[in-house]
Amino acid sequence: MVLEGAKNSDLSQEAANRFIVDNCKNIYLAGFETTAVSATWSLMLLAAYPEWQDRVRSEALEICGSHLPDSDMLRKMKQLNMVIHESLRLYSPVPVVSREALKDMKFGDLKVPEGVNVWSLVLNLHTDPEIWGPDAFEFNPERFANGITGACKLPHLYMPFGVGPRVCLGQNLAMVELKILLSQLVCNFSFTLSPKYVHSPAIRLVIEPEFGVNILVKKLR
Ligand code: HEM
Repeated sequence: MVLEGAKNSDLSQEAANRFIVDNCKNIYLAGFETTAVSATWSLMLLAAYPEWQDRVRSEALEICGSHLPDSDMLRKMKQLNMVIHESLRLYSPVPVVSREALKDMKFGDLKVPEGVNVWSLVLNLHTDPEIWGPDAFEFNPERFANGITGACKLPHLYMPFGVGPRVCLGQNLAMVELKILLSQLVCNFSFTLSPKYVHSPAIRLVIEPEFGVNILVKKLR
């Protein structure tokens, strides 16, 4: 599709090459790496918090039985939804959302000149005790029991998928992928953190575990 798009365009050879490379980067980073690293952090948290792993497993087994989940089943997985949201809050794969001012702007007393990039530090917004309460740095999926609005004072500041007209195009797909993967894993295996695991979130293009996540896996059925 990308190649066809480039071929059927009026772009110069150089611009067409850039178009192809940019799209490949976009698909790899936006569509793959973000979801993969979210799955990794969610698994780490489920392994570290066995009571939540049990809750998610019981829910998935009750809803799916021995079937693969369909869209109705995925919608009913509330505990898993809460765990994924809490994981995206604490380990938001994209640490910064930025916007460039295309003209001089004014927000209250704050002047933003044309050309300036404004960075929203997602991690800081997601862990500010004034917004999330005194347990802001703790893993507590229960805070999402009544959705995002029930979880914090200013719901628009929860932005793992960005915000506004350029919000993540793949957010629903990502949630579906994460729910299918995690529900199937917990139904079939149990997880504990290996003593070899070293907790070291590293801020790179996405927030990733610097030394990987070592997990001990036991087959359940
Ligand atoms: C957990 C997984 C994901 C996370 C955390 C994530 C996060 C983000 C963030 C923060 C942005 C920037 C939004 C903004 O600037 O306001 C974004 C944009 C984007 N994402 Fe995702 N994303 C995920 C999965 C996906 C998937 C699976 C796809 C496609 C299959 C995708 C496609 C895109 C695209 C195309 C954009 C650019 C949208 C635009 O500029 O109009 N993302 N994503």
